[in-house]
Amino acid sequence: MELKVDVSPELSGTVKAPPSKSYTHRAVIVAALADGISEIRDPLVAEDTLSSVEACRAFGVDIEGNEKWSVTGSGGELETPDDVVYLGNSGTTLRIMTSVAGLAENYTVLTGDESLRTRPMQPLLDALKPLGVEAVSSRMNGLPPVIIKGGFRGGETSIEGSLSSQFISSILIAAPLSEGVDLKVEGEFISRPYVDMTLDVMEKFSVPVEYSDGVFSVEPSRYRGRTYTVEGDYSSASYLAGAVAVAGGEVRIENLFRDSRQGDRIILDIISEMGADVVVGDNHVVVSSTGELSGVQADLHDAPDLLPTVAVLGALADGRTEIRGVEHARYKETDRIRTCATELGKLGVDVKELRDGMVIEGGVRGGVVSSHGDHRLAMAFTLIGLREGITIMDGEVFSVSFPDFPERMRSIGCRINLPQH
Ligand SMILES: O=C(O)C1=C[C@@H](OP(=O)(O)O)[C@@H](O)[C@H](O)C1
Ligand SMILES: C=C(OP(=O)(O)O)C(=O)O
Repeated sequence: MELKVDVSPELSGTVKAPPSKSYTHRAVIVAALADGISEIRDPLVAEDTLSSVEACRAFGVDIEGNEKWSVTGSGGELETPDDVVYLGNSGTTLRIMTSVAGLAENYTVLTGDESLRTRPMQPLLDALKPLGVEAVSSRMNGLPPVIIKGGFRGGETSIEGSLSSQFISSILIAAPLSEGVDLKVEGEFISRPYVDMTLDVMEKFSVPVEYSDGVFSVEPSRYRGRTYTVEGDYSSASYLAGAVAVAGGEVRIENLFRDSRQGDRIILDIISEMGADVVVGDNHVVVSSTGELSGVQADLHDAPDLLPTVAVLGALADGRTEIRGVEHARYKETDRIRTCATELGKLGVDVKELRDGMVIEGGVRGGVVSSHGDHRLAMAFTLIGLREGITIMDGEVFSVSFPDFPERMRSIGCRINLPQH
């Protein structure tokens, strides 16, 4: 299905940010490892998070409900899945469940869609070995499918921090159910806010994590089940806030918390620097704009998922936008530096690819682009449509992380087509 967006008038109204994908993953997986029953309130119900639900069920965990999830914790007693576990498009599920699989007996096979089977895994597989987990890439190329043999006893290990923070989150989440782990992060530590979110959820489920001199330390401990409410998603909100910045008007976005640990909350600083007005409340923001934006310099090393949004905003701004520090955006659903540059080029944008980012001269026309099957490209490129009109082929992939994206965009005045159910 294609997404079509026509030139839209100034936006207005109130819209709720969907629940955080990253927090939903963490809450349901930690609850699955906990003692007792947990209730996950306002979880994100999307393809990626349902991959985490199904993965936990594959290990014998009972999870019930739709709008809220009741999770009967395993206490770490996990069954060996009776089949290969398919994780769809979810890199977060793949990484975190690789260490969780080490807590089960026997062998687990994790796989996913064509995109997921390009996501690098070898640093995590190597880091698990000293902890007692034998894990291999089935094609011996460092990519999924991966095969994990239980035996996560714990100990000391180290991991390269420059490729993905999910490797760190993965080992930390499983660590309390072992004899304890000391995990040293080597080199540049990118996407660090996601590890902060991991520690946040672990602590909310009663497991403390110490950090000192680049080493995370987790003692043997038990997660305790609880009621947990998922906060709003700043990555998804970047499309809502960006739409106002581009089309002009004023919109109140609810369910965004001032004290959030999400790294993608910097989208508010970026659009403000570009010329929008942002007023931050305790649990909402109000974005207003004339629609006139100026180029900006953005270091996205801690917020890689903002690359498509900021790249598109740069194309719609006056002057130059320079995005740096985000080479790891090349290892997502697509090589987002390459795919964003390619599609912006199709719309006449002067864009220069860099190893770790891109330089964009403002100026863009409407036209037809491809999402490359990447949900964040599909959603980010709709912002061009608000000003110039656009057709996004394979646009339905927004359902990976934001199933009612068209409806929420339409509710504030975006002239976006609704999927034909
Ligand atoms: O841990 C998480 O929830 C995520 C971590 C980030 O990946 P990297 O740590 O690989 O940058 C981000 O791109 C992804 O959307 C979600
Ligand atoms: C890369 C992303 O998620 P994941 O790593 O879970 O596939 C994303 O949501 O942009």
